[in-house]
Amino acid sequence: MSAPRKLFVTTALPYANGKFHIGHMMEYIQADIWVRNQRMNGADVNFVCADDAHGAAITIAADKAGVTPQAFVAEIAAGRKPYLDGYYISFDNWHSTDAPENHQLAQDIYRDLRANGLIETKSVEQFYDPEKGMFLADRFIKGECPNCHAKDQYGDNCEVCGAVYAPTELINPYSALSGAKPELRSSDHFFFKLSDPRCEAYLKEWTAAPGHVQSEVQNKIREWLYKDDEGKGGLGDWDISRDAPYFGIEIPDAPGKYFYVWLDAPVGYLASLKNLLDKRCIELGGDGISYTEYMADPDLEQVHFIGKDIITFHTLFWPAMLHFSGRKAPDAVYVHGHLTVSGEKMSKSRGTGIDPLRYLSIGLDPEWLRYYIAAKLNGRNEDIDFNPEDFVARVNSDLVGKYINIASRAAGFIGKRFGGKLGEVSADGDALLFALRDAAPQLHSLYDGRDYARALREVMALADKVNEYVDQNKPWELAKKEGQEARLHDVCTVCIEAFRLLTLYLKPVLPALAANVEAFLRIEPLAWADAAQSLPAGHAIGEYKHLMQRADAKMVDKLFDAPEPAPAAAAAEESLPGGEAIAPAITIDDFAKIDLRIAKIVACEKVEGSTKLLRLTLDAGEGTDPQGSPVLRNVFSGIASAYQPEQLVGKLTVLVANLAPRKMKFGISEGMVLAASHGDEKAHPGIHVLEPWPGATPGMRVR
Ligand SMILES: Nc1ncnc2c1ncn2[C@@H]1O[C@H](COP(=O)(O)OP(=O)(O)OP(=O)(O)O)[C@@H](O)[C@H]1O
Ligand SMILES: [Zn+2]
Repeated sequence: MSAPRKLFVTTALPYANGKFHIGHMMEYIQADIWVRNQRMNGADVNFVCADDAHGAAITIAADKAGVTPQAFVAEIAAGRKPYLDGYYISFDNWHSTDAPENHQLAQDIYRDLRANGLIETKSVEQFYDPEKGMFLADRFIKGECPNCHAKDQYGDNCEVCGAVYAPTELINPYSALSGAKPELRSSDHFFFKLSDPRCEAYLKEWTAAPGHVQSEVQNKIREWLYKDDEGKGGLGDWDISRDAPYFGIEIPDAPGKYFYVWLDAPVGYLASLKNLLDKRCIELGGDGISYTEYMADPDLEQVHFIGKDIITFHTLFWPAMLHFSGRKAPDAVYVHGHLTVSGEKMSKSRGTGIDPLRYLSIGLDPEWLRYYIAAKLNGRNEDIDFNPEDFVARVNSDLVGKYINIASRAAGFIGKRFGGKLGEVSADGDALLFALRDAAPQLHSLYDGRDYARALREVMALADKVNEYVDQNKPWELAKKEGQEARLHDVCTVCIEAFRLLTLYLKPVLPALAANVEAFLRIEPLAWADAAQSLPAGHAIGEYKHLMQRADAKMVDKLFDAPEPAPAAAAAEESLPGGEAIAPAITIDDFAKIDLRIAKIVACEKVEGSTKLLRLTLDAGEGTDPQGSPVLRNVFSGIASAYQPEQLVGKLTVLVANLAPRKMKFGISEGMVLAASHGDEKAHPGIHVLEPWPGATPGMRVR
């Protein structure tokens, strides 16, 4: 077995715009198994992650929710723990890319790149939303695909034909935020000069070095990195800046310019590590190791687990950023494919996929999922599928049928007949145990190579051998025969020792179960070195309690009967008008109860302390008060994300005039103005206030 290693391990930072789905759990489970395997071999591991907090998408989501981006991200972050604890993910630290360490590190890295001549400014023409007063990220520009002419495609690629283009190539582009026609404006952007020959040479070397990336990933990288026969292609410079307003990290010496979120996101790995080491230094006083010292250790290996969608950032931009700023580059970037559910791609907006917390609340065992996922992961960049029937069959046949069964068949006799003590093992049992022990180095290295599928196949093959031994020796028959006491003790001892070894081999995948087995066997936490010894004769084990339930298909079914939205409604969502079903029928009399009036917006202002609301002052033609001033209404409306106050002043709109006044935090709202929006605001942003055709005047009733 290899010497203990010193490892800094990360998973990709999840974007803090939503909760975890089961795909995230797959990545954490993959990395966690790897880390546990190393720890069981004596490795010194720091395993960290963080929320990826910055960028336009979070700003917009926060805006919609009516909170600051910081508050939005904090709420998402506060919800992470039940997932991580629930699936036994053994992170040492969870941090945020908006933390001070990350601001500092990102700015330092930038300064070092600049000093190394790798930062350049170029003027860039980009779409600007004149209504929102901001430059638009590609995903906030929509229009007709220049290739296949599909409507409503995003600014970077077409979901219909797959074409990739610049947003400026879209036909009839519009802002997805306000619907406005975007204008091309130019602005200075900062670029990381990846086209510099130094970068090209370094990345060719880094990506080709053994162990850095998987071979199938290397092939992908070649497409981006190498020029074609005509000298075209190759790496272009990378635009790393965004103009204010932007939720991110300020670029040093460039007021109003921020790092593009993908510049500071991977720096978050370092920030989370630094935060962890700093905290330890405080706890340990003088005995802690500083971040700088830790990173300077030539034996340290830096390992990133990521999904296939973020390869470029991690195998090109990130190593180059680190290397050319005089820092340590990653030693390995391990890419996994995506998890699908019953063959379907998961999507937050469509509500497919499995909610990991729901899985737990139904009472499904998190270690079933760990095992099932592990049994499908082979270390290559390939997608894997969660199939409910397969899941139940796999868990029941392997874990319960093959593995747990071994203990349940032997433990009772040890307890009842031999005072809980193990006995001597004879030659045939020894031979079996020898074969089991012999597998340890290979299993450790299969886990190290992330071929968990193969590791678990090997473990189950060993379990099969043990079960054959049990079936040949039939302890339940031995127990009934006169004079077979010693043989019964021997056979049951072999079973318990085999079970101990199998538990050790499954421990990276099943840590909680292993802890229960350790308590049952009354042994210290199992590590790889424990494969070499066996429990001595006379060792007393504890009482056997049921270790694992069988998976029940009916329980698993519950994962899929989503109460809201109903499955049929979810599937039909695409065809629903404006994203929601028409409400139940009402009579004309019901409608007549609602008094809608034309109102003029005479004043409009932002509401301090709210990013969501605008304060409207409306004239609904209600005459004058005794002092002779017009009767006006104060209405708060949640349209601040869509309009600047000055756009609304002087316009006519429709007011619900007989709505009971409502006391709000900022004052009393005396009515409501009408506006249109899609049922799924996340997927279809935009709020559109109603405006009557010319000729309508304040006070007119709408019917
Ligand atoms: N279905 C999936 N299976 C496995 N890993 C996934 C899946 N979806 C995302 N990931 C991985 O999760 C990590 C964090 O990604 P992120 O939080 O951006 O998730 P996302 O679902 O892709 O988010 P978004 O849809 O908002 O872009 C990445 O490594 C990504 O590859
Ligand atoms: Zn297209």
